[in-house]
Amino acid sequence: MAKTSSTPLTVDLLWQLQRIGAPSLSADGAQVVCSVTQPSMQDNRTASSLWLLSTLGGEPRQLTQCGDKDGQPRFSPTGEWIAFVAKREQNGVKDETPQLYLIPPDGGEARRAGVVPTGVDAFKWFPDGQRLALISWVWPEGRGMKDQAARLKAFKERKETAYITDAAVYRHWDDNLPMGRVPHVLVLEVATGKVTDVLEGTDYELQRREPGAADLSISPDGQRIAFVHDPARGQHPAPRMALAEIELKGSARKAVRDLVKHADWDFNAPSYSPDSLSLAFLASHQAKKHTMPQQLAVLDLADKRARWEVISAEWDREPQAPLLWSEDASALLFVAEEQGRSHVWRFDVAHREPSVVAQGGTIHGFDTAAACLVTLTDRAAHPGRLHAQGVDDRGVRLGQEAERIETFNDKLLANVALGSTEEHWVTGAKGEKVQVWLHFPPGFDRKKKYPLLHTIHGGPHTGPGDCWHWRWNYLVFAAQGYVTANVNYHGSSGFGHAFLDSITHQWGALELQDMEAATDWLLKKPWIDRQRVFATGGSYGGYMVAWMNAHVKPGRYKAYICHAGCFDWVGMFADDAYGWHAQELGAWYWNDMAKAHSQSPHAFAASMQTPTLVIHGAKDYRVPDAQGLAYYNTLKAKGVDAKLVWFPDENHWILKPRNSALWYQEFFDWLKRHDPAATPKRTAAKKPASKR
Ligand SMILES: CSCC[C@H](NC=O)C(=O)N[C@@H](CC(C)C)C(=O)N[C@@H](Cc1ccccc1)C(=O)O
Repeated sequence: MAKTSSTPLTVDLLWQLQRIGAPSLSADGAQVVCSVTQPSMQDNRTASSLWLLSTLGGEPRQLTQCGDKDGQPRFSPTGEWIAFVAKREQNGVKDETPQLYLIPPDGGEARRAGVVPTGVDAFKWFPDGQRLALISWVWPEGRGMKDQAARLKAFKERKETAYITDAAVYRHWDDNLPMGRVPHVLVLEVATGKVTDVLEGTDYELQRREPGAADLSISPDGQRIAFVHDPARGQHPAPRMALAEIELKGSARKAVRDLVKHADWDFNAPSYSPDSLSLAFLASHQAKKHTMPQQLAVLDLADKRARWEVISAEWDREPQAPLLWSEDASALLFVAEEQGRSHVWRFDVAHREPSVVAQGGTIHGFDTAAACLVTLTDRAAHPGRLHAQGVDDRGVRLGQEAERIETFNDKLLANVALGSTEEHWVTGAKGEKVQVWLHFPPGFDRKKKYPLLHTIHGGPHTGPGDCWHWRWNYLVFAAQGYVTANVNYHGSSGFGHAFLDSITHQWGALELQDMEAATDWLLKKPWIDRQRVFATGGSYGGYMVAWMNAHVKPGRYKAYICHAGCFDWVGMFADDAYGWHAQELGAWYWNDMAKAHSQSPHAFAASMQTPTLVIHGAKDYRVPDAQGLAYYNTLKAKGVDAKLVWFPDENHWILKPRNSALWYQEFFDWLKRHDPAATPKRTAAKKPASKR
């Protein structure tokens, strides 16, 4: 008899699932290490530990106990160690900042690799496995680690709390960047724990927005480190990055020099080829258009004139960092989006030809070594899973099927009745095809009627499709009985540059036509209840629902939910990405206020009548919470039914387990409250005394 799946996918269950981090392969390709995060609704926290998995069929082994956040594990090239970043306690000393730890893969205790007073953000192994290059935010005038430690102590003990800066880049996401400090490259020796700042005394600094491991590459001979640096040193709001190289003598700096720097271009993700002949990187021609995709580029290291060239100009897709070379240096491997999915691609350098090596769903991480490729892939139907497959030294996929190498969430999901997912296309703005992903409730019956729920993605330049979302889980929404639609409107990524760029300087217009085309198409389906249509969205998706509230005839959508939405493009100038607005909107607001207002929902507030739930986090520096509060206040002042859910301790995303559960609860309650089929007809919200 067939097994019956009866448990629905609930928020509670979603928060029991384990979240797998990016994999790192051992040099022999036999083992994978990754972090696994276990949330606890009870303790209202998440904890991560490291797991070792075999690509040859052995049992998984937990390597560290659930620390606070054991993350970014990487095998050393010699296989002796796994390095990771954590805040732990060792010999009675508790880390105040994240430090580098080393653990032998075959068991034993983790040990602190050395002391980096200002903490470790990210790192890379040197090929000899004897040193690590790491990123830390240091005082640029500091000299040596002792001095850095003293400065940190003095800073922590100061009685004043003001954040003072004269930089243009000083905030990112939910962080005030470390005051007075800049990101540098440091070298740590495994044998001695000695740490050297190899940019000390220079005015080079790494890029300031979350500098990470993909910003560094170490040459095969271990004598050079290429890195992404900001020539404007934090003084430009939309800087164009350059690449530079540190020449080393042992662990000390010999020299630093610019590698690729061009006023018109933005560069990142350097990667030395295994034969040391070239440096691959990503290049975006910003002077041509700020939306220009990152393209693959190669610098000929033997060429004294530092000649570089773009090699993927003919390919209308955008490679993402990191770039990994195939063993024979014939190709680059990377992830790129493709129409609502993302794959690992191989780009043949000589033939300039892309091909898919590992197919998504959505691939969130991969690694390759010794004829093995390991991927972390999710789909709408399941969270991240790890697979291993064979590749040859050119990075070409070998015939056999990719093999799953873990089963972390299988037991929990075994009896869950998941809904189903379908990819569709409708004719949207400009008569062009627009992708719509539909997620159906479990047991969906085409003879019945269902409410329609739009979940509008952010960006605008993202393009989610067949993916598992922890914060906006499509199948959790569908399990509540909604047909859930995710429209990859004009402006979305993964459909080519023209499509992504089509909304530039006219935000709102084409996206709305696409949303409406999708709604029109869905309303013709016999299984959609025309009276029960809702639209929700986060960030740019929140902007879209505010825009819809002003531009769509009231009554078509019964209610909106606006999470972290942009409401007013002038007020948005307080965000951490303000240098980007003029490029997208077409003008600085002080030069053309009408242009800014023509794309700003607040300028059309007079037309807003549809009930709206407004959600915002106070630590959101990407879309400051004043945006949500202004939208909520506007609706209240107009007498439009509105509710505010404001989190004092969350950022652009709601990440704490209990807050997330509350977020989903408020979300569903709001939809039910405005669902004609779920509640008796509500009387309209009372208007304020004066007509506004
Ligand atoms: C040069 S700053 C890049 C802005 C970024 N756009 C990506 O396409 C972004 O943060 N967009 C916001 C809205 C914007 C402030 C108007 C947004 O919609 N964020 C989305 C998408 C996203 C996802 C992951 C990382 C960054 C953005 C969101 O947070 O869900």
